[in-house]
Amino acid sequence: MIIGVPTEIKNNENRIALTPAGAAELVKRGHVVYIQSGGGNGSGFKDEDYTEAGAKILPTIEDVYGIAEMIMKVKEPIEPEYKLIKKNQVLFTYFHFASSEKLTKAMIDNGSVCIAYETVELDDRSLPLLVPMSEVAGRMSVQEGAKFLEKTFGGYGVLLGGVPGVPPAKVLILGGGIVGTEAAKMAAGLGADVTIMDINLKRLRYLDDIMPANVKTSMSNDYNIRDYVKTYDLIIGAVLIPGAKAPRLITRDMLKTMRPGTVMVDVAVDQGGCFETTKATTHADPTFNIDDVIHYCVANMPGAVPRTSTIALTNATLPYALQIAEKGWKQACTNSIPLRKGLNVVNGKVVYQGVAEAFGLPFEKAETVL
Ligand SMILES: NC(=O)C1=CN([C@@H]2O[C@H](COP(=O)(O)OP(=O)(O)OC[C@H]3O[C@@H](n4cnc5c(N)ncnc54)[C@H](O)[C@@H]3O)[C@@H](O)[C@H]2O)C=CC1
Ligand SMILES: CC(=O)C(=O)O
Ligand SMILES: [Mg+2]
Repeated sequence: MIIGVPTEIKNNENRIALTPAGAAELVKRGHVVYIQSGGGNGSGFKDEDYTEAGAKILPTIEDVYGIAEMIMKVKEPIEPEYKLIKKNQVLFTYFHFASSEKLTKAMIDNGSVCIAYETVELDDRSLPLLVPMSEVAGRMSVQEGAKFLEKTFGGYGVLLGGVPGVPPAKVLILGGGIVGTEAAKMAAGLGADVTIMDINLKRLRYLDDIMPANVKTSMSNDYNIRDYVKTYDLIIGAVLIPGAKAPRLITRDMLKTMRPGTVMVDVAVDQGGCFETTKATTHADPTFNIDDVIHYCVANMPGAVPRTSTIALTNATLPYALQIAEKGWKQACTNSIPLRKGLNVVNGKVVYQGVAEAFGLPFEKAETVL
């Protein structure tokens, strides 16, 4: 198969979809890999690293989209890329369709085959291609939150761990999945007083077993959230209903009950966000302020640590890319249930229920397009 890897053009997105090691593996199996010149620079990979691995370099994004049967990307295509995508071209990347009707309609109109990293799902319901970036974003959410709690950034002016004689800051984490767990580990390691909320009692039991003593668990419901937000310094949104729009757990009226300088990091922003006041921001201008509550809502947090993230992402995506390259998307998705669950929009049809529901579009089972 001919695989194309363009340079990411989203704001401050320095990841690339494939490391030289990943390219080498695809080439070794007989595939042709084209990398857009300079695409790896942000992650510390030079064009020569790719050519030494057997990949070929193309000068422009148009060249890459023009030649590839499968495009491997990191972030969803953004508007300048829409016109470059061809009918039947396989796009293997994060899409987060439920948060963008415009993107969904554009991919319906162009007849491409959209396999979304974030909905590839194993039998145990885990999301193997979301996990590595959730690990990164979860860990980052605490370092970003800690920074914006500093007074010069508009925060309340508390140190997460406190010091002897001064109590630590309080960190509330909504959702105890991958992002929430990694955030809790980081915040707890810094000495904060941490609470994780989830609706899954079995998950809360597990977290209670493995977490250190400065992490408590609590049931997620409107009553508890309303009560807790009044006294917490850092609130991290980390919920997910796979493929669907995130539930709005913190409503606008709750902001007035918070302390001025409270920081809220909505990691779930890529699925529309779990705070009513969330609007996607970029690394160039990551925060905004409503009712003296600082909102950090960057939809591509791992893009800020591209070296770590690019390697972590390729580690997870490569086995699936190899299946698609070797068998073609139809056979690969016929053979593999996890990969079939990644199908979201195929040849003009929405084949993922959460996406169809988000925009009231007709839904067809993925099996009908295989
Ligand atoms: N902004 C960014 O750069 C990034 C964002 N993400 C996003 O972070 C979000 C979380 O991802 P993961 O941790 O991997 O998901 P996950 O599936 O591992 O965990 C989600 C958790 O949310 C819980 N949950 C669902 N509804 C809830 C509610 N009403 N209250 C409390 N908990 C609830 C679930 O029970 C589950 O434990 C996703 O939207 C994901 O796309 C992930 C990576 C990067
Ligand atoms: C998961 C995601 O949206 C990201 O890594 O940017
Ligand atoms: Mg207030």
